[in-house]
Amino acid sequence: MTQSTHAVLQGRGLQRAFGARQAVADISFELKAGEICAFLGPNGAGKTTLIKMLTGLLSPDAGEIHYQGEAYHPNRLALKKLIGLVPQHNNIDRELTPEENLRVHGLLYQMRGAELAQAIEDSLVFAGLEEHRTTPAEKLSGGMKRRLVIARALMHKPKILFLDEPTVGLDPHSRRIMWSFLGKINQQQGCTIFLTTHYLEEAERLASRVVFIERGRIIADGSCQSLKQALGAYVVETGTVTPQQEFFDSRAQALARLAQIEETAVIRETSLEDAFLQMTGTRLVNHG
Ligand SMILES: Nc1ncnc2c1ncn2[C@@H]1O[C@H](COP(=O)(O)OP(=O)(O)OP(=O)(O)O)[C@@H](O)[C@H]1O
Repeated sequence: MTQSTHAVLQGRGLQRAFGARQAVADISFELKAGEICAFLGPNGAGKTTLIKMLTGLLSPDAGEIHYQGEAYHPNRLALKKLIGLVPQHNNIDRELTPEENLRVHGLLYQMRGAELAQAIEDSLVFAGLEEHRTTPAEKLSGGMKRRLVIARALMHKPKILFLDEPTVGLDPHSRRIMWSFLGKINQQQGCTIFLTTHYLEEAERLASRVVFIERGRIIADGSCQSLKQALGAYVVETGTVTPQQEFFDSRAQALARLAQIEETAVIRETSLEDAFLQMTGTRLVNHG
């Protein structure tokens, strides 16, 4: 496989079925160093299956995965160290304290002595959990648990952080805090971020690149801006029960069209939801 400049990850022809259900049908893509890339798709689109294959938790039926040009194998520690994973559900040991959870992770990544002690300390500070270092994890708030899982994933200094639905279950305020936390990880630590979400706002606020995924296939890939502008920057919408949409490159064009319409109509800027709807014929279902 030829490696493009700065690609930290390449997936080619990835497929995975569960019985007759083709969860990932055929996915090829590259991730460049420093990107924050959001895979956006409805429930069942194949996002978790894809992330599990990329992080070695699930074998693909077909396809290749390369990290920095090398074929991925989950048993090779040097490659495993490139990756940090934040799964959909907080998989911390609830009976252990944050300090103990971090220690177990460090030991699994062969950290020892002063290096391990420092990494635990840095992770507790990073997650804002110094004062809760000896609190059993089950007593932490949802946001604290999420931060602990993220700090643990970053403890061995990975080059890419994978997050599967990072803010599911968090209230809107904690979700915003999480977005700025992730932005900081990307900016200050130079960590490339791959996340899955079905929150449009999450993709818009956080991601430099958005990939639409539906039925195990990529159907669009670009910046939020480019995905929206492919349709036109403005939309004129008529009808309330089944809204009809027309797209225009400029506000002036949209206003001119509005003037011709006799029924009730609204004009607004094109959203990422519009782009998804136009490309797939389905709406993304947001939970919360
Ligand atoms: N272990 C499994 N056994 C059987 N079917 C599975 C398994 N894992 C996933 N699937 C099926 O594969 C399809 C894709 O699931 P996946 O979890 O990858 O989607 P997703 O986009 O992450 O959805 P969600 O947003 O609901 O997590 C779904 O139809 C799902 O039911």
